[in-house]
Amino acid sequence: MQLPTPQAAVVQAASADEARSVDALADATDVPPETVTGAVFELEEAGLVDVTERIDETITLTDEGREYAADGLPEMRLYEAALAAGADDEAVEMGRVIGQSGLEGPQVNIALSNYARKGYGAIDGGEITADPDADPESDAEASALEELVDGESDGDAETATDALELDDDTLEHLERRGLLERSESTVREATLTETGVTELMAGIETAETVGQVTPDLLTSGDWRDAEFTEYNVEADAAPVDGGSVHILRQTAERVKDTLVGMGFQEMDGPHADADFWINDCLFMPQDHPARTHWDRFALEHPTHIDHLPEDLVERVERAHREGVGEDGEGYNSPWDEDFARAIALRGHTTSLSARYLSGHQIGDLEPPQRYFSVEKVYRNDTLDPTHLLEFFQIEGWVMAENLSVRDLMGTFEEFYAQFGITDIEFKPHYNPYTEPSFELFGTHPTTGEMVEIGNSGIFREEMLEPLGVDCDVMAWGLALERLLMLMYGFEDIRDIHGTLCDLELLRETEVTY
Ligand SMILES: N[C@@H](Cc1ccccc1)C(=O)O
Repeated sequence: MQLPTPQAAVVQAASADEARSVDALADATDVPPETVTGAVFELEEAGLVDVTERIDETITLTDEGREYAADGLPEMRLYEAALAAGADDEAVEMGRVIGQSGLEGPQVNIALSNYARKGYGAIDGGEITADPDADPESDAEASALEELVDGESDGDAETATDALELDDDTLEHLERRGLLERSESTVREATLTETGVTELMAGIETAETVGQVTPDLLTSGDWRDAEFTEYNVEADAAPVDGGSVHILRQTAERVKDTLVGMGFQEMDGPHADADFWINDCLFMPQDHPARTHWDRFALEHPTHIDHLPEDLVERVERAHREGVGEDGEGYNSPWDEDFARAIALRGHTTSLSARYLSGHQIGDLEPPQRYFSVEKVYRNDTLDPTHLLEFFQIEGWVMAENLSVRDLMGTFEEFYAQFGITDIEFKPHYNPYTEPSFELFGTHPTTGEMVEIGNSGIFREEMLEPLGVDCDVMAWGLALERLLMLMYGFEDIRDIHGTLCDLELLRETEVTY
């Protein structure tokens, strides 16, 4: 019998007494597993082998899981420290027990959140008690980790679930804690049929089949006599992760489209700018805490901007010193042009709004006008699940006669509704440049917590008059990353940015319009 090369190799490697898996056959024949799968199906069709399928679950420990298997689960370490401190006798101050446990950073929270759940004791009002009857020896999660590590030291980084006697509940807890990963795969096994054995005895010859049409085949005309390999669309193949646009970038584009659809035009301007545009034009006093080196990233080269419009500098200075209007009051604090000329990375894109409103960027603007930008801003914040050193701000403003807070709120409701967010809440706030001012909040879809998503208000006279604007301007700065959190439900901004990002989330999140 004649068979294509891979099929011939598989028949020869298969056995009539023992089912052999695709992987085993691939090892034995040196043919890639996906080709073996194809060959196995074709042989099944020809009646030479029987194929069985089963789903295998495998478990892999994560680095964190391996660490706890070695050092003990954080809650057990907390329990031991609590016992040592006498917490089985009377409640002990928690800080002391944590200090003695040697737990650090996120492990402290992990320990606290599992301690009571597992009955090691109670935590109340900053004090901890330990249940003297709790038995760390019988901690199912700890024994499961140990068993998994033992499985690994037998030489395999993965452990087939059925090789272990672990209950599903425990595995689920460990999975939820990110200490192990479970994955399923289909295992196909082939056994030679009687026909297979007969054909094998009679002798198998290999028939050359052509897997790919080449220019040579076409020009020579050999394609006419060639036997082509059949496609097998059911064969397992290695997953291919194609490149794709980052969900943050995709959402930025979507926000821009949405705002353009609402009649806005896009602003553009420098990332590193004079403090004059970032702060002074916004009636931010020069001694405002946000203007110290604690909060801003100053530029070393060049340190100062060359050109500021003289007449505008004069008007802004006057507003800072004396205020605006008859009852106006300024800050009565020093105002220094050199300080205003210093360059920093912008902490908000309201610097662009100042440039555009002043007429300096694209000339004087007559109402009505609507402008926006979706651009990076930079702040010297402490990194945490909702803060990074840089993020995208959705800046926007509307210039018109007689604007009110209703216009502002209505605009947000219209904007966020296009992203499926319909429960925006407003909280009174303070900005030196807006009056009234409002912070915006949305509800996180999985934790249910309120998340701050933006800041807004109506620009005050002290800002607008020096810029030469004599009608109303309502404005806002919204965080693109926070919008993303509400849309996709991730809880840590670092899942989508930077070295800790969650590749799976980035690959699999579908952005829909
Ligand atoms: N600049 C503000 C946002 C804002 C812009 C315009 C008006 C009001 C608020 C911020 O970064 O938080």
